[in-house]
Amino acid sequence: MDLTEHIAEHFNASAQLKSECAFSLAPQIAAAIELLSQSLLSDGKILACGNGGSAADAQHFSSELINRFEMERPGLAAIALTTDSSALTSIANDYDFSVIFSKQVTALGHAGDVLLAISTSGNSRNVVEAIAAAQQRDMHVVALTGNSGGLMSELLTEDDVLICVPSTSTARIQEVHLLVIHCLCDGIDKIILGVE
Ligand SMILES: O=C(CO)[C@@H](O)[C@H](O)[C@H](O)[C@H](O)COP(=O)(O)O
Ligand SMILES: [Zn+2]
Repeated sequence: MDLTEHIAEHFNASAQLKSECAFSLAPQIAAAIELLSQSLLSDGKILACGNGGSAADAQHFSSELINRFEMERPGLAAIALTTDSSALTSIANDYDFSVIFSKQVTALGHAGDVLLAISTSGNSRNVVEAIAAAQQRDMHVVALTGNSGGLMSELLTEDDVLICVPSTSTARIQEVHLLVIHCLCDGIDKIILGVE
C-alpha cells in the first residue's frame, strides 16, 4: 500500500467536494447566516447538537460564537447541547438516548431561537427529535446534513434552512461541515459588526 498516494487521494477528494459546494451550497449558507444573525440581534440564542464528529462540530461552533471567531466582538449566545454529561446521562438513563437533545431544547429553547442540527446521515434519531422539539417551541432550524438530507430534511419547513452536502462519505461530509461552520461564523460576525 502506498500511503502517500492514499493521503493525496483524501486531500484531492476533500478539495474537489469543497469546490463543488462553494457554488451549490453558497445560497443556503447565506440564508443560514441571515437566519442566525437575525435571531442573535433579536436577543435569541443558538442551540447546537450532533453525535460523534458532529458533537465536536456543535461545540466548535458554539465556542466560536460565545468567545470569538476572527474579529473582536461581544460574545454571542450559543449553547452546545452535547456537553452537560449529567443532563445527557440522566436523560438517556431515565428516558432514552433518542431524547437527549430534544429534552434540552424543550427546557432551554424559546420562540425566535435557532437550532443548529448536525448529522451526516440526516437520520440520527436524537437529532431528528431535537428538530421536532424546536418546531414545537416555534424555533427555526438550520440543518447541516449529507446523504440527501435523510429524515431531517423531511421535517423542515420553508422557514428553516437545509445545508446538505452532496456526498455519502461521513468523513468528507464532516470536512465540508467544518468549512460551512466557519462561513457561518464569518458571516454572523460581518452582519453583527456591520462590516461590508
Ligand atoms: O466522526 C465520525 C466518523 O468520521 C463518527 O464519530 C460519527 O460522527 C458518528 O458515527 C456519528 O454517530 C454519526 O452520526 P450522524 O452523522 O449520522 O448523525
Ligand atoms: Zn474554528
